[in-house]
Amino acid sequence: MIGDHWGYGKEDGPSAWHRHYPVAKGNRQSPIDIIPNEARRDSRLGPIFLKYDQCRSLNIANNGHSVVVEFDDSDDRSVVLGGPLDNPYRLKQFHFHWGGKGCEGSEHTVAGVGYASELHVVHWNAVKYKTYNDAAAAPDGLAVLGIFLELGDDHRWLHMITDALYMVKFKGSTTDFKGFNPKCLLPSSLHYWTYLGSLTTPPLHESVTWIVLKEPIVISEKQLGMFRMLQFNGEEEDQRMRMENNFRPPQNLKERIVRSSN
Ligand SMILES: NS(=O)(=O)c1ccc(C(=O)N2CCc3cc(O)c(O)cc3[C@@H]2c2ccccc2)cc1
Ligand SMILES: [Zn+2]
Repeated sequence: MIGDHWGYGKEDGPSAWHRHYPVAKGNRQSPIDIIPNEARRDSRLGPIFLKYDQCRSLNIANNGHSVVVEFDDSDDRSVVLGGPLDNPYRLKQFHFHWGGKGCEGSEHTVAGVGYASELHVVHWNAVKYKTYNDAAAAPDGLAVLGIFLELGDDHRWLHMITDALYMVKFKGSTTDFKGFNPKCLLPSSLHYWTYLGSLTTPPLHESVTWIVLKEPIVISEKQLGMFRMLQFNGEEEDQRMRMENNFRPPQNLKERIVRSSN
């Protein structure tokens, strides 16, 4: 948003967000720590389907919080459906959260353990809401697919994104990014945990049905290191701040349960 006054530093980071965004202390905040053997297996939970074959990526941008790839969401050409969702949700964007060198950087954790990074694929309920912004503020407005990234070998397709990062080094920069299909970033299994939560950045709207995949994808330390050449600051700002540790820590589960696909 224009003039965002929040970040991930000591003064403006997650522990301070509640001052401008009181919902930060709400009853369905994200991320959370997922405890697998406390998740409820639910036979009513079917598989999710990702219909991305007709997706049209538009651009890649640095919004001062993460690097975001946006998609043409003017029709239902690419949607997620099934699982906990009552209707199709339209693909809008994907972005990442990551740590500093050798540190964890995912937002969700699994039995207290974090991953190096986490990919969020954001979809919105265009059946019920007219615009993304309306959906992003509604309790059943968004469906975000969370995919863990763990360190290992090079990811064979991630170079298509890391090769473009030098073009969006500074906050507010954006560049064309056509022909990218996020299907190439999915793990082999679509087994998932699901729960009702929120945006993990301000405005922290409690509008997200989270679908977190159990199987991580693998990227190399070299590839992850390229995300860290991005900067939180704009080109004209003299204070240079490397973009890293842009993750919110796990929040209180409160009265929620996490369900597990079969
Ligand atoms: N991590 S996450 O929960 O998957 C998530 C999802 C959506 C959004 C999102 O689309 N936002 C919130 C932050 C933001 C920051 C900007 O600079 C911006 O231009 C847009 C957004 C949007 C947004 C802003 C206001 C209302 C709804 C969404 C952010 C994070
Ligand atoms: Zn995110």
